[in-house]
Amino acid sequence: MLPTRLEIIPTQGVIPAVLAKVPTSTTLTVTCLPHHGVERTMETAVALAGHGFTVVPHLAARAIGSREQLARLIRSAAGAGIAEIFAIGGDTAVPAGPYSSSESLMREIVELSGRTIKLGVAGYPEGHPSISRLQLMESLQAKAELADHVVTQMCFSVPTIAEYIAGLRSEGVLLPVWAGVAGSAPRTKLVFLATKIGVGSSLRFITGKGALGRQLLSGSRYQPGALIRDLTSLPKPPDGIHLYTFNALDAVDSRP
Ligand SMILES: NC(=O)C1=CN([C@@H]2O[C@H](COP(=O)(O)OP(=O)(O)OC[C@H]3O[C@@H](n4cnc5c(N)ncnc54)[C@H](O)[C@@H]3O)[C@@H](O)[C@H]2O)C=CC1
Ligand SMILES: Nc1nc(=O)c2c([nH]1)NC[C@@H]1CN(c3ccc(C(=O)N[C@@H](CCC(=O)O)C(=O)O)cc3)CN21
Repeated sequence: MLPTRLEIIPTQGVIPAVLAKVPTSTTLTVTCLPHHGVERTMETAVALAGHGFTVVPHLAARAIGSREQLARLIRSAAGAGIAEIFAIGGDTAVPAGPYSSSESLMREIVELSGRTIKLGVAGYPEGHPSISRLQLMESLQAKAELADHVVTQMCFSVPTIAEYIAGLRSEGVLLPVWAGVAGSAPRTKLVFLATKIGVGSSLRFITGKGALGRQLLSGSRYQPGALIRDLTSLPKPPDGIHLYTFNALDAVDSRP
């Protein structure tokens, strides 16, 4: 069985929900959305670390206002025993401060923390709506020396994920890859979110005529079990599963 991490959204009430439903042996990652800001992510991460979870806050480069703010965030993380951060560019249209991409954020984190903090970066098996594949690969190659692993954008296709991992290897990116998988969610919500975050091909995949599309349309709730099983059986499986829970923690099959 592949190691699994759960991504949660720092909404009101998420901490009691996690405490009630998720064992503390689980690694949680806390997303960072433009309308929430980075402070909320870090406060939630610090609180959960205080309850004994291993926590990975996401920091969105474009949402950080200043170097001082970043230094404070890093100090809070270190003070709570947080040893890893997921570095992402972020969906904020205009950068709030000096960091416009995850690479510049990572360079600063390394400078401020002296490489004591592990860093995760995003991977895009189906590309990105506004960044070319070449640019994504070049930026990933530039970040690889600072990163500890790649977490992929959610994807519903096993061959696409397998080809993506093989493609990284052939381009010299040897980092561990965690496959981003949507957790159990109402199909309508997944379609809405996939549109919002720009997972175009995945959206076609889950609404289209393929086997998985039919499977998704056949029930009102998507379940990731079959996808996870098939990823696990690949000749070269991903290093882990990153489950986007959408805070539907009741539906999470909590595995270590
Ligand atoms: N995969 C995930 O979990 C998440 C993805 N995102 C989205 O992914 C974007 C990229 O984030 P990272 O992978 O950290 O990339 P990044 O910040 O490392 O940027 C990759 C490359 O694309 C350029 N770039 C960034 N945003 C662009 C845009 N909107 N239009 C054109 N070029 C752009 C950068 O200058 C860089 O060369 C975010 O800005 C956001 O839209 C946001 C949150 C989570
Ligand atoms: N472009 C992009 N931005 C992201 O923030 C993002 C990605 N891609 N890819 C992977 C994950 C998945 N993400 C998300 C983003 C939003 C919800 C979500 O449920 N949004 C609710 C609002 C939540 C709230 O603010 O209370 C929604 O209804 O949009 C879930 C996962 C974050 N990540």
